[in-house]
Amino acid sequence: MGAAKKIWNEMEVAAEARENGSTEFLSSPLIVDTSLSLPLMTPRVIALCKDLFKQWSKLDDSRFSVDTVSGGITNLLLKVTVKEESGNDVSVTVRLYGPNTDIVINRQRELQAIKYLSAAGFGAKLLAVFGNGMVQSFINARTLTPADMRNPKLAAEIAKQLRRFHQVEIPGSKEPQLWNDVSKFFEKASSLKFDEIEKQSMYETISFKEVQKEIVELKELAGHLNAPVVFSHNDLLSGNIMVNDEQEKLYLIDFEYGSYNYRGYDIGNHFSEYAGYDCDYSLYPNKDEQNHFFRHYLRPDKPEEVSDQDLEVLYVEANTFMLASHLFWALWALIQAKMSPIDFDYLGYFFLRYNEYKKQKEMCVSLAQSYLSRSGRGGHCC
Ligand SMILES: Nc1ncnc2c1ncn2[C@@H]1O[C@H](COP(=O)(O)OP(=O)(O)OP(=O)(O)O)[C@@H](O)[C@H]1O
Repeated sequence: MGAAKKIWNEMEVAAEARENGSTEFLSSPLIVDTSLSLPLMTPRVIALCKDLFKQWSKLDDSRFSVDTVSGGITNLLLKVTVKEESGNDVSVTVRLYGPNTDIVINRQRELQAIKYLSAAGFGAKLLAVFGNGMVQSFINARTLTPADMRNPKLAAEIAKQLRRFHQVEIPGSKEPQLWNDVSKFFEKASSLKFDEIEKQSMYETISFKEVQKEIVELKELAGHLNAPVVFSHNDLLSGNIMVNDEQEKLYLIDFEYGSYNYRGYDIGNHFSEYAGYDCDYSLYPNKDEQNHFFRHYLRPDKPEEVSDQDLEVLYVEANTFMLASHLFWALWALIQAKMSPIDFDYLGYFFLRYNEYKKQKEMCVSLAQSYLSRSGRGGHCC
C-alpha cells in the first residue's frame, strides 16, 4: 500500500482529530462553479483537492481522474481518484452543494451531525469542507433500490441500524424540529411568485389556508401521541442506503436533513419511500411488513419477543407521522420549484405528495384517534 496508505492515514488522522474536537475541519475557501460541464470543472476540482490535501499538492494533474457519481436532485457528487507514484489509487467524493439548497438545508446543523454520526460509525468520513461543498471518504458499496428496502433481510438490517442511529447523541438542543421546519417551509412556500405563467397558475390552485389548517390539526393530533424524540435521519430513501453485499455491511448516508425529531417520523418517512422514484404509493408497506421492521427496530436481539402493545404504539406513531412527511416534502417541493436550477417537476411533486396526504389522512387520523381513546389520552383532540 505504501504511500497511498500513508496519505489515506494522514487524512483519516486529521478527520479523527477533528471529530475529537481537537482541530478545525480541513478547509478551503475555494468554490467550484456547479454550472460548468465536467471537463471544465475537472481542473478546478483538482486544484481544490491540491489546496485541501497538501500531500497531493505536488502531484501532476494527469494522476487525478474526476467522474460524476450522481447528479442527485439536490447536489452534484463527484468521485476523485488519485493515482499514487506507487501505482495505488486513493478515492474520495467531492460533494458540490446545489445552488440555493441552504434555503431548505441547514448546513451548520448538517456539519455538526456528521461529526458525531461519523464518530459513531455512520456514513462516510468527513475529510474537508470548502466554499460550496465537502470532501468525504468513498464508500465501496452499492446503492439500494426501492425494492431492496422491502427485502425482509435488508429491512431487518435497516431497522437495526436505524435504532443505533437513533441512539447517537448530538450536542445542542434536543427539541424536535419537525413543526419548526414545516412552519419555516410554509412561510416561504406560501409566498412564492413564478415568472412562468403556467407555473404561476398551477401554483395559484393551491389553497394555503387549507394546507395551514391541515398542519395545525396534524400537529395537535401528533402531539397527543407523546412520541419519543431521537436524532433522526429524516430522509431515509433507497438512494441514502448503501450495502456491501460481500461484507454484509449496510451504510446510512447523507445527513443533510438530520435533526432531533420524532422516531415515528423517521420510520413513517422511510416507509413512504417504498413508493420509489415513480411515487407508486401502492407500494407502501402493509401491516405485516411494518411489524417486521418494528420488531427489528425495537428488539434487534430478540425480534420475536416484542409485545403486541409495543408494536401497536410504533404502528400508530409511524403512520401518523407518515402524514407529516407528506406535508414536509410537499412544501419542500414548492420551494425547490422556485429556487432549484435542476430540471425536475417539483410543482408536480408537490401535488403528488399533497394528494397522497389527503388520500391517507382519514385512515391514519382515525387509527391515531381510536388508539388515543383506548389508551385514555388526548380526549378532545381533533
Ligand atoms: N461517500 C460516498 N461514497 C460512494 N458513493 C456515494 C457516497 N455518497 C453518496 N454516494 C452515492 O451518490 C448518490 C447520491 O448521494 P447523496 O444522496 O449524498 O446526494 P444528494 O445530492 O443528496 O442526492 P439526493 O438529493 O437525490 O438525495 C447516493 O445514492 C450514492 O449512490
